[in-house]
Amino acid sequence: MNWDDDTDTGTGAERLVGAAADGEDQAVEAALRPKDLSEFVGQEKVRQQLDLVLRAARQRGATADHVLLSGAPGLGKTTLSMIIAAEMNAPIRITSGPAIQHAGDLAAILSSLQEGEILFLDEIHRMSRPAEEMLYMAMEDFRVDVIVGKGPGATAIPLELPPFTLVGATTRAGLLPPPLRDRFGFTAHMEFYDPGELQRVIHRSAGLLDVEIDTEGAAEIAGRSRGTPRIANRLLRRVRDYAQVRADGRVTREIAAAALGVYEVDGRGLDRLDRAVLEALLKLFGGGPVGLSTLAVAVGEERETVEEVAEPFLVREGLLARTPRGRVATPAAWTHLGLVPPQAGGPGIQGSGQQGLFGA
Ligand SMILES: Nc1ncnc2c1ncn2[C@@H]1O[C@H](COP(=O)(O)OP(=O)(O)OP(=O)(O)O)[C@@H](O)[C@H]1O
Repeated sequence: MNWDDDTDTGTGAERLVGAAADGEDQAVEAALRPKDLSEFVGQEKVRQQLDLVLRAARQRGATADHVLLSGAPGLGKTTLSMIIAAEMNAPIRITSGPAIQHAGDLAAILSSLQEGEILFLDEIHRMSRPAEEMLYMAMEDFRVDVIVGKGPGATAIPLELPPFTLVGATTRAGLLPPPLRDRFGFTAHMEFYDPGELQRVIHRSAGLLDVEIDTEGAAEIAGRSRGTPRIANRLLRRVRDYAQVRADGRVTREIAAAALGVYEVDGRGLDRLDRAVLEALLKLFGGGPVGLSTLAVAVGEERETVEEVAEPFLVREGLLARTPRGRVATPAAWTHLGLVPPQAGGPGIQGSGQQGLFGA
């Protein structure tokens, strides 16, 4: 599944409900990051499995196996890598696939690692091919061949590396070549969080930010956070501003709903763009099917913006379907916007696609 829904597009990165980190997130996230596994909310399976992997390595006095974390942006991959380092009492080096374009870049990093160090490689699927091939050997044999010179005179100088743990993170596990995937001893797939878990994230962050919030206030924010802790924390900060300026600083359900209403994030976490796409699909095209380009023109956005920024969440929420004949609204989309779907066999452009697919 493509989770890079809003990492590459300008519009996406600026959205209040975008999952990619913006400048403000980066500044405050460090303060909100859980420091150990017991503080890390949700992802029960991943936590249990990782706890076993790390305990066993500690008992053996060895470095932990390489770990691959896959999942959408903002679900806690960077946080988990830091927790792994803390649990192993090891230093951590953080880099990313796009930053390693030449094998030499990787060799420089690997050769300067300390024994037991955690190397966090974010967006590992975006590393260059030669670097990737160097990584295979480094992961398996803790050795790299550094090529010196060019052409027939080039020689490979073997370089021993200290044992280290690679923590790779990717939003696109399917894009990793099998030889790379197979070299990870443990692969964790991070799921979207349920509203109860997000509520716990929000209460925890509110405590750290010194924000007074009641259970219903946290539930209101959680319901609009698209299953993503990063978004939950960002919405909490906007609600805090509103509570401070327009009320007495306490966050209740009413305050949270009013604040997020100002920012056009609706009760299900859809923002202005998501709603514009749905509204066009329902009101102009009777629920579809309609082609992506036509839909994009109707909302005044680029095709890519509709496809990569708005649609992934609408599909995930079961509000929109991509079919060979075009985009189609589901019955839930009509309900969400408070509209009545056209009757079967009724007049107008409404009809066939939606009814054929969903029998509405
Ligand atoms: N399980 C969790 N419990 C509490 N807070 C969490 C949890 N997961 C993530 N967070 C919070 O969400 C924010 C984003 O998390 P993080 O940076 O680890 O996400 P990520 O998956 O690495 O994102 P990206 O793919 O964009 O790098 C952090 O501030 C972190 O504190």
